[in-house]
Amino acid sequence: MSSFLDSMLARAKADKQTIVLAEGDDERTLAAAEAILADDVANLVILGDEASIRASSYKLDGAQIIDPRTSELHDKLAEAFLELRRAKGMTPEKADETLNDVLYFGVMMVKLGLADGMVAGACHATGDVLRPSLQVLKTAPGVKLVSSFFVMVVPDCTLGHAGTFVFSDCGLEVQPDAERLAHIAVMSAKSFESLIGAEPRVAMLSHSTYGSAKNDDSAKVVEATALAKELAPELALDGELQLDAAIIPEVGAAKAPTSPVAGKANVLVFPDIDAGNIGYKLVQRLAKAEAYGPVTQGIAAPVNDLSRGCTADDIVGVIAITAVQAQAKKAQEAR
Ligand SMILES: CC(C)(COP(=O)(O)OP(=O)(O)OC[C@H]1O[C@@H](n2cnc3c(N)ncnc32)[C@H](O)[C@@H]1OP(=O)(O)O)[C@@H](O)C(=O)NCCC(=O)NCCS
Ligand SMILES: CC(=O)OP(=O)(O)O
Repeated sequence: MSSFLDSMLARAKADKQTIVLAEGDDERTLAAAEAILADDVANLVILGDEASIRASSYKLDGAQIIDPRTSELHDKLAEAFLELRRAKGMTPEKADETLNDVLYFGVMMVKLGLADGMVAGACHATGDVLRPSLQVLKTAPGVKLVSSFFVMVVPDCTLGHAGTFVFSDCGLEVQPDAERLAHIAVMSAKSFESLIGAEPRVAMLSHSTYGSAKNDDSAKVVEATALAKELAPELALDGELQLDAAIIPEVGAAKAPTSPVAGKANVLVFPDIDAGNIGYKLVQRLAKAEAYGPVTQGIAAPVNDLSRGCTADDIVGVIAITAVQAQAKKAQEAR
């Protein structure tokens, strides 16, 4: 187990949160639930067909198992959902039907304070997982844009933060313009600090370093870098940088000798979702990195996604991260 995962599990256990696992019909989710319950990491609500979940071979003692179609909570959640979405054309009939969906049911549990966060995505596509939370929970106070990141833990690696990186946005914002990319960078630095507990060093990635190529794509990253510096002048953030200049000290020194970040970046901001999604999967599959996410940043309460290619261990990690984000939200609200 990586020290990152160890740390997430220990932090989650220290103040147990209630997390909804919306995909109780998925084997890996049930295996992860068993591990979380055995280690006393979080309280769990598991959604799905109650009879088949109870008939599974996994030990799920202590978890609440709820079938949205038959739950006594169904009508209450549907009414609250109708009120939230009435102005968007929601009708009582559609709300009633929508709350049969495990993803909407789970998000509404979080909205009404019946749970602290939700994890899904092992068998649903990202858009389907995140749309309900964006519609219902909305952005956190003071936040303009929800985006997502992966925590990548690369084995036997001294780069980044001893092999640990935040990669963003690999999952949500499809073609961010310069302004959105700047927000993603600043939010990702905060996420790095809060989860990894070290100083973020943010690289705005491109196919160009300090003007080595000049075109619309590199210009977008140059503009995003300037905007991010305006938004958070205290941050160690720089761009535009190629990947090698961002993380390899000798290359950084050669290509961007004056950069405060080159050669030692630990937060990698990709210019769009193609680069980010392909990039994280390359590192996960070829370097055998642990990949936790897509974790969201900026939603009013934590709802996190998974890749459909995830393992039960990946789900354990994302559940622990969700619990840590829920703790942070409560701490923020108490201030
Ligand atoms: C997440 C995603 C589904 C949202 O977009 P969408 O389905 O087109 O939905 P809409 O644009 O109708 O937005 C739905 C709601 O979310 C809100 N929203 C969308 N993106 C948002 C963002 N980045 N931050 C905050 N709110 C957002 C909208 O304002 C809207 O709210 P409303 O319904 O109350 O008006 C879309 O960005 C997406 O598909 N992203 C890529 C996911 C993906 O395929 N990833 C690859 C694999 S990881
Ligand atoms: C994050 C991601 O790429 O998700 P999926 O593999 O489910 O498309």
